Amino acid sequence: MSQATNMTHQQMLDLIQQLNDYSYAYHVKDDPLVPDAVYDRDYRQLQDIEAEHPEWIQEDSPTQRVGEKPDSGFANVPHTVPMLSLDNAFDNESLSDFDQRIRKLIHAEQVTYCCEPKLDGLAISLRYENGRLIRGVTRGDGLSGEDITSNIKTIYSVPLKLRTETPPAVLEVRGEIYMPKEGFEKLNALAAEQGEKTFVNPRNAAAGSLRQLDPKITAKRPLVMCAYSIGYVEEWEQPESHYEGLLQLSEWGFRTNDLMAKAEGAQGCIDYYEMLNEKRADLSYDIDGIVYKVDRIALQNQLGFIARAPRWAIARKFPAQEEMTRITGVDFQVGRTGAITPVARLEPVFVGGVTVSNATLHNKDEIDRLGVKINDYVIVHRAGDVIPKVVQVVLDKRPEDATDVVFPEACPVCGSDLEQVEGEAIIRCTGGLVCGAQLKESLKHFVSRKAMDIDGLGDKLIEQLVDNELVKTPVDIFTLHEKKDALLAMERMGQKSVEKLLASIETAKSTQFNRFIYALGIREVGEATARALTSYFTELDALMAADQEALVEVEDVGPVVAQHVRLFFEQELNRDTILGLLNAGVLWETKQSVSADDLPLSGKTYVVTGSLSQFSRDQVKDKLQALGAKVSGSVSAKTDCLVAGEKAGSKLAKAQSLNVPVIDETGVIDLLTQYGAI
Ligand SMILES: NC(=O)c1ccc[n+]([C@@H]2O[C@H](COP(=O)([O-])OP(=O)(O)OC[C@H]3O[C@@H](n4cnc5c(N)ncnc54)[C@H](O)[C@@H]3O)[C@@H](O)[C@H]2O)c1
Ligand SMILES: [Zn+2]
Repeated sequence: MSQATNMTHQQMLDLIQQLNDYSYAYHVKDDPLVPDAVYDRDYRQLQDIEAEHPEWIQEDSPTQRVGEKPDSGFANVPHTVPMLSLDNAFDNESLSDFDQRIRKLIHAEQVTYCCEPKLDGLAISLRYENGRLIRGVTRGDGLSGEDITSNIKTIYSVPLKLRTETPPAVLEVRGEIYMPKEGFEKLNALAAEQGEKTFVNPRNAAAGSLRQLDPKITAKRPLVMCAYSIGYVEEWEQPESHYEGLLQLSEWGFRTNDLMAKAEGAQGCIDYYEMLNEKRADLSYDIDGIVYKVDRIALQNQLGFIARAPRWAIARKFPAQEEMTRITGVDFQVGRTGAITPVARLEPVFVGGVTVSNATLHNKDEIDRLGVKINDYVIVHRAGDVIPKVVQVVLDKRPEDATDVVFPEACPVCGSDLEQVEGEAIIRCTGGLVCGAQLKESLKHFVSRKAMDIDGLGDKLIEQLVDNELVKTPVDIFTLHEKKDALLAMERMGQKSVEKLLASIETAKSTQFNRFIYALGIREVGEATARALTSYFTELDALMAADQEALVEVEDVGPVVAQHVRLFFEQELNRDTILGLLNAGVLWETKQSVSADDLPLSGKTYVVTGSLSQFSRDQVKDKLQALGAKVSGSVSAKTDCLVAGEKAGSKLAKAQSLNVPVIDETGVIDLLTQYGAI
């Protein structure tokens, strides 16, 4: 592995210092400074220079030991058999080298290996005497570790007693304690919610949880223990192969990994790697590689150990899912619904198998929580096909020219004001009607059946019109008749379909006030709220001028919806567009402003369900409302009457159970006729 490193002695000493600092933060503080990939690279560099200059090897070099001595409040316990580290292979070539080395040493043509996923947690040794768990110890520095028995006992997959009548006198089981991905996400979500520090990855979360001085906290953490070898046994005949040893552990009640398998030679190992690499993203737990072990115990004993690792095993690492890089800037993207997402621009970095140059920062709260600044070094995480995200700032490496991330005050696409609802993390553009980023979505809504109801103007056509720049705002729809040639030039648009489209646009100009308000796509203003607003403010001017106080007077309009409405009408561009629509000929009949209390159905709440044959449900709702009724979407004890058409389902059942009067289509037509609404 060695290559010319051109490193001076002093540079090597600095590298050792650096690695020891990383190692201390990782092993003792459970709070790594840099991603493993960075540590591993520096570590290999040190190995290279030590190979070049064996006379320079220091006693405190990380290559000379396993981990760090713990510094916490747990008692220190020596291991009966040292808990070693593993040599690493980062490609097929070094794996083949490993296999060749083994074959040469034991003079064999082919070797059988036991392949196991390398679980990304932390190593533990469990001691059983006469079948009972008496102690659980962390790996520590390999020679001794921390006694964390009371914490271990809170983990359900750790047997407190072996499932056998004839246990070995003494058994030391080695395994990994890890946190499955789902539990990790939940734990982090909770921590973020409470404004606490989150864990960078499941490994850290597991380490932090396990070394809690209060076992009650450990008990609340979703930890799993998986056994991967027999470390030491007394008065028991060892099985002949490692694989059989795992089966024995499983029989005694330990969890073992169900993906472990035997493989023949280097090729078998490589095939297993390909198989597991495919599965990696879908596993419910993190793995950072594969451990290959010579399967026959007799051969293991013959091969023995070197420095800090067994000669008969090797860890083949997967490409790192976490890497360190620098943030060069932050872009603010506007989504289809107006949500503003900060995206970090990165110095390109190879992570999770691809080169990444952007990573999401989610929202403003996340920026604050991470405390990230431009020019900072950050840890980027990418697993499977998931969008890369920034998970941590490497504060230790913060440069002097780091500058704060400034969230924009206006939408970067359309310039409208931004809005953040209290209690929500998302910040949104309020220019729904005019914002280029939201244009396609808002147009689709604008023309939909319950809004402006423009027949023949489907989603596909909207996309085409926007892509061809024929429509840039909703107003442009009503001037399409001036662009007939351009329409005809579009794909799948013949003379006939263009004529038809223009006709239905013309028809749609005559609309209703509530449909118009609904069509504007104001946040959280659905059909029912649009109706409520327009029957309260019967004039557009009045609605546009209404302040918060006036708006909350409207039935079912709370402070949040009122804020959305007010902010929407405050935007100059939105106001211009509304004016443009009116100038283009959009109109509706203004209803006589009568005091709502004077109408025949005032104070009554109706629900309409099922299918009607003579009128659409919307038409019936309109007419009921015109008579002063409130139309609600769901049946409750407060409902005065349910209009049930054919095939009415759960609403009918509910009305019957609550003794709410029910009328059918004929009944509602009679009612509407009686009050002159038909
Ligand atoms: N980010 C940092 O700053 C930093 C600092 C120090 C160390 N590290 C990381 O720590 C690791 C170094 O630790 P190491 O030297 O113990 O090597 P290792 O973690 O790569 O391999 C040994 C460990 O593998 C685990 N393991 C999982 N499944 C296993 C199985 N089936 N059989 C046997 N062991 C299994 C055990 O916990 C064992 O102790 C590296 O991944 C390194 O990147 C990171
Ligand atoms: Zn915008």
